[in-house]
Amino acid sequence: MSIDVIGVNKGFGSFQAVDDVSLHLPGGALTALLGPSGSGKTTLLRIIAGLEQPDSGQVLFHGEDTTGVHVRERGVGFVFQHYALFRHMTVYDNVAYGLKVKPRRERPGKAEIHRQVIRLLELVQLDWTAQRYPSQLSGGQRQRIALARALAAQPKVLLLDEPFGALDAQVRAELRSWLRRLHQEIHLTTVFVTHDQAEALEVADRVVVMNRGRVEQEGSPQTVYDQPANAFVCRFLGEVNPWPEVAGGEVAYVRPHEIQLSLEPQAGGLPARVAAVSLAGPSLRVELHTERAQAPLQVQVPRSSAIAEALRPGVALWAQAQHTRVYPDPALAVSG
Ligand SMILES: Nc1ncnc2c1ncn2[C@@H]1O[C@H](COP(=O)(O)OP(=O)(O)OP(=O)(O)O)[C@@H](O)[C@H]1O
Repeated sequence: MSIDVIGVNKGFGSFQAVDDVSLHLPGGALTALLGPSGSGKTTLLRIIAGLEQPDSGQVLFHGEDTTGVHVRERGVGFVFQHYALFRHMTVYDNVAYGLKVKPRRERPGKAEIHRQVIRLLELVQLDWTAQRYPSQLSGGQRQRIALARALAAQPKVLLLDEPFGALDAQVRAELRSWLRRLHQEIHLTTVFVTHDQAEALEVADRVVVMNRGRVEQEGSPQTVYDQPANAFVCRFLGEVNPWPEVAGGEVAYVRPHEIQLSLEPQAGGLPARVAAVSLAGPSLRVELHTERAQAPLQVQVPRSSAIAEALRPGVALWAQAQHTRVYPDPALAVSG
């Protein structure tokens, strides 16, 4: 089911939390709403869900206006960051709850409920936890059960608000690839709120980058990462170095892996000195001091590269940007 957001506005007092947002979310896609804290992601998600009314604008599900359609009738499933499972119910009963609360005429019989609960638990790969209580599960397992419970009601749209936000880095990483695989299996239209760019890029088919209530850019993960539309998106999607060689009124950025180092002078290279070297998995992170850049340059060099051996604090070298992205300086931009 596709979702269209058309000219949606939402203010809280004089604060504009969502500012004239229009979006087309294709049916069956997994879309990430990505942005810093306070950029309006959750408010937009709640408007799509029907938990919040926009001041103006419309939300269409499959081309039909949902204004006035109650949350319960919209067919949305939710998972929140702290989605409390019922603590006094087993995992099995938690998932079955999603089926038992359906109106009587839609409610499946007992045998069918059993079949569906088992199927859902298999889908989230936790069928072996059926008789446990939530307190006997890890945080990541609880979120997968929360997802199974949301799916039990057979929603047409799944809305996830920072579902892995409270988990540690390794569990988050596992759940990301798990969610990706799950989505490939069920192809349910899914909207996923996150402030973690790596998470959005890895999990989503489409990324919507938000800032101050507005959409800065939307597109495939590759598009927003490789072709950021503006300085905000460029800085938000991964680490960048401001690069000093630009005209007034413009800013240029270079990603740490897009800087080439050489012990010989290079045309267009910045003379620099190594300040620090540290290990980052298969790469070295090199901090360089240059006269022309204000902040130290952060450079990422594969450990296998020829120059890696020579990189020690104090070594003089040349840094060359292989790819700069140049934008109008946002500090000079006229807002509005
Ligand atoms: N019910 C409310 N009353 C007043 N202000 C609100 C309300 N809900 C949200 N806001 C404000 O609207 C802005 C956007 O909030 P929102 O939760 O949508 O942002 P977000 O991008 O999801 O941020 P976070 O990642 O921190 O949750 C924030 O400044 C927030 O304080």
